[in-house]
Amino acid sequence: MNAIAIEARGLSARLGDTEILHNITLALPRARWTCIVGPNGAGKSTLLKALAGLLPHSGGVALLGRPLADWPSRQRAQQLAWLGQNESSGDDLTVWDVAMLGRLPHQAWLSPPSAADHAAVERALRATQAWGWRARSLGQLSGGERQRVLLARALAVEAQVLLMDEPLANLDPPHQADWLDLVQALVREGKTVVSVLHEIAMALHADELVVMAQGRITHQGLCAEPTTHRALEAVFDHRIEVHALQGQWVALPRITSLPKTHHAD
Ligand SMILES: Nc1ncnc2c1ncn2[C@@H]1O[C@H](COP(=O)(O)OP(=O)(O)OP(=O)(O)O)[C@@H](O)[C@H]1O
Repeated sequence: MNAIAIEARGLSARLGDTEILHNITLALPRARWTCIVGPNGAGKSTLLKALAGLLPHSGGVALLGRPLADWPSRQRAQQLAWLGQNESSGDDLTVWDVAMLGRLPHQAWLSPPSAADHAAVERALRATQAWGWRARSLGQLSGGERQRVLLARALAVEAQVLLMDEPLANLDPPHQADWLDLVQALVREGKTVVSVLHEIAMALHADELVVMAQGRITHQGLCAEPTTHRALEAVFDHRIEVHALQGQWVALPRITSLPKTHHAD
């Protein structure tokens, strides 16, 4: 089995007249969670879209050892699930129907959903605790509730590789922790997760970090490695510091003039 889920070689991509990604080469390991981090405008979302084949690019991208362009589109959609940033999805659709959209790559043209499709949608809605809303329309949900339904849609695909752009947007801390548990369970099942995250402390729970700045990768490494922590601090202009706390890594903002009353001691 190929140990690499997604590989990019000499990947460049433009938005309008501007080249945003410059000659990126990287290999994302299979059955691992990799997090892409970096400052605003670094090109993280653009990279994720290019890896998903959603953006024209030069250079090569391979999914599970096979060039993206060589995949029949339906098979590719079965293997690669996508959760985008600020996605619009029909507000009039019910939560159930939105999650069922994730099953489209598995359904024959115009044929009704199978028992397997129903089971996958139920599993996904239960996993994101959205099952109780299945009869409500998407437009009636709050931002965080909506995000959990869109996550369920991505999970319902039951793909080998999941790409998620800011999946924690609008989620409260308990649901962020649930998302973490969910991703770790997916990885234990052998699935590959690649996410763009702004929440650095959450990102440090991943297996590997890809650190980006100005359309390039400045570092790729294990989350537990000191070199990864230093790369992270550097890319954010040393305005954060990574520390170990109770068996986790945390990223604290570096504030030079902390008022005395705010000191924990
Ligand atoms: N249509 C466009 N034409 C030209 N440049 C664009 C276009 N859309 C986005 N950009 C620029 O591309 C760069 C990369 O954007 P991208 O969304 O990939 O960054 P990001 O790292 O995901 O940022 P953020 O953390 O703010 O979400 C940014 O500098 C952005 O201004």
